Amino acid sequence: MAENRWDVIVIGAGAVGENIADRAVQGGLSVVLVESELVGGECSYWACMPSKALIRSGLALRAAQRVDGTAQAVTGDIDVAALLARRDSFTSNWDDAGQVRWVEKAGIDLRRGHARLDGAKRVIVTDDNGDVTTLNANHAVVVATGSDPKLPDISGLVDAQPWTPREATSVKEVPESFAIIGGGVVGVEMATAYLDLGSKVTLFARSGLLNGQEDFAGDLVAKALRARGATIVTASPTRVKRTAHGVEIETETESFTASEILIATGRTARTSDIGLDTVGLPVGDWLSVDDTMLVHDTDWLYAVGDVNHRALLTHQGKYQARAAGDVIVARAKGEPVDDAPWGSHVATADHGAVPQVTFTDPEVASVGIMSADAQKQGIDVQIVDYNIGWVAGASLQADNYEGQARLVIDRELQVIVGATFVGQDVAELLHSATIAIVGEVPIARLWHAVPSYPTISEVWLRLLEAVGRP
Ligand SMILES: Cc1cc2nc3c(=O)[nH]c(=O)nc-3n(C[C@H](O)[C@H](O)[C@H](O)COP(=O)(O)OP(=O)(O)OC[C@H]3O[C@@H](n4cnc5c(N)ncnc54)[C@H](O)[C@@H]3O)c2cc1C
Ligand SMILES: NC(=O)c1ccc[n+]([C@@H]2O[C@H](COP(=O)([O-])OP(=O)(O)OC[C@H]3O[C@@H](n4cnc5c(N)ncnc54)[C@H](O)[C@@H]3O)[C@@H](O)[C@H]2O)c1
Repeated sequence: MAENRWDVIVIGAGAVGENIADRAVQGGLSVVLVESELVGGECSYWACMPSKALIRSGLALRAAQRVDGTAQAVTGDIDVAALLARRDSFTSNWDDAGQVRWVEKAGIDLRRGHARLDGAKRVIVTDDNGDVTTLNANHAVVVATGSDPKLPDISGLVDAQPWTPREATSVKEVPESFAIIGGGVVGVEMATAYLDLGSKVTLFARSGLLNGQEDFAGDLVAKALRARGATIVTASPTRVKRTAHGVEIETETESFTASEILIATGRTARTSDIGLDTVGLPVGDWLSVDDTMLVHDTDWLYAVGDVNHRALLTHQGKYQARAAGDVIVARAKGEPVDDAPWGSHVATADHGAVPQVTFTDPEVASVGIMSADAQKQGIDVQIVDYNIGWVAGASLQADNYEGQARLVIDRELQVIVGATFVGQDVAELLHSATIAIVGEVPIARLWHAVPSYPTISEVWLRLLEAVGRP
């Protein structure tokens, strides 16, 4: 059995599992990483990378069309075949050989197969041939198994064989018409992409778009999607039926048809078949963890990334992975653990400083606490808005630039707790706000952070002017 013992076993080789394994190896521990599908996980093959590749061509085209001079030069439509080929290159044609090479080079052992816990610090792996191997961990087992799409309870939906984000991001034959259930991040990003691919898009968003963001974000994205021809229905389907021609979709008051239908109604924990019952934990739930990613009431089981439901984003999962990988090393070696807020072994930013870019047109870039949530949390906030279109740099970036920015400021502490930018090319602006929030930079000091002229970043100066100089 000696060869089946490692210091750490990581279940799931998505972006998160890969990063934990890497940190633990760099800290001098032996690590085995177990993967049942493709090394690289959802983000590489069916989520972030292919979805952003599907969206990028349209953003670039419209950016050119919004500048007099290039608008006259760029007169053709998107080349869908070339766009899909570019998307394929980002997924390496769904081949993980490159990522496997990285894992090997990083000194991580890799096992293919489906892993299940089998009591404390033990994991059994069943490979595609049905062969079973037992793995033992000296110090820790990490669950980094991610999440699955959540199917809403709609009559006929399962039988109608809806697409999940996997089919939508790996599309080869573009449907003539495309219905999407869910007005969250996946829904609006896929609506943006499928309009570019040439589909007629109908989006079912029962409570508007991008709930949880500032209201103006969903409003501006809805306005842009409608202007490009999308139909947005503020109701949920009550019945879906597959027919010879596609799908029929009914709400309480209307009927629609589409060639295909996508479910984009959130995620569920991928924990229903990983042996949680063998360690006394409920099956199928998100795994609840402390700030070092240790599962409550255990001293050896960690849960990192989507599966702990702290922030379902690749960058935030990788941030958790850096903290968890390092704390596993520290605990294994009996070294001090730095688990005070903002210490190197905790993911403090998960609580109030999570950045997210929604890659629509306009982009939505937000970080921290939104104004409605701040008020619910009892923080006395000042809310400051500015029209990004009035910034010189923005008007140079695109003719008739439309966009909006908001800062949420803690009046008592005089620091920013939330920021949202909506508009073309605002994604790269977001990190400035993340730094201001994480660094708790006082408003008075921010006046000394001078944005270059003429850039969109000058919106910072305009927002500070609206706050007033202390
Ligand atoms: C359409 C879409 C677009 C997205 N775009 C973005 C984006 O632009 N930016 C962003 O930050 N986030 C984005 N996300 C979210 C992002 O994809 C996830 O947050 C991220 O993939 C989570 O990483 P993870 O490693 O926790 O899980 P995963 O990437 O799901 O990896 C888990 C891995 O574990 C494996 N596994 C599961 N169970 C077992 C088992 N029992 N045994 C062995 N292996 C197992 C799986 O096969 C998988 O490879 C998007 C999500 C979707 C659906
Ligand atoms: N750019 C990015 O960072 C990015 C892109 C895509 C996905 N993601 C992540 O992936 C996760 C999943 O995204 P998602 O869009 O599936 O989930 P989500 O939680 O963002 O949105 C789901 C939406 O579906 C709606 N909904 C639920 N049931 C419904 C029903 N029966 N009828 C109509 N609407 C219904 C909800 O009200 C909600 O608005 C998110 O947490 C997101 O952070 C991130």
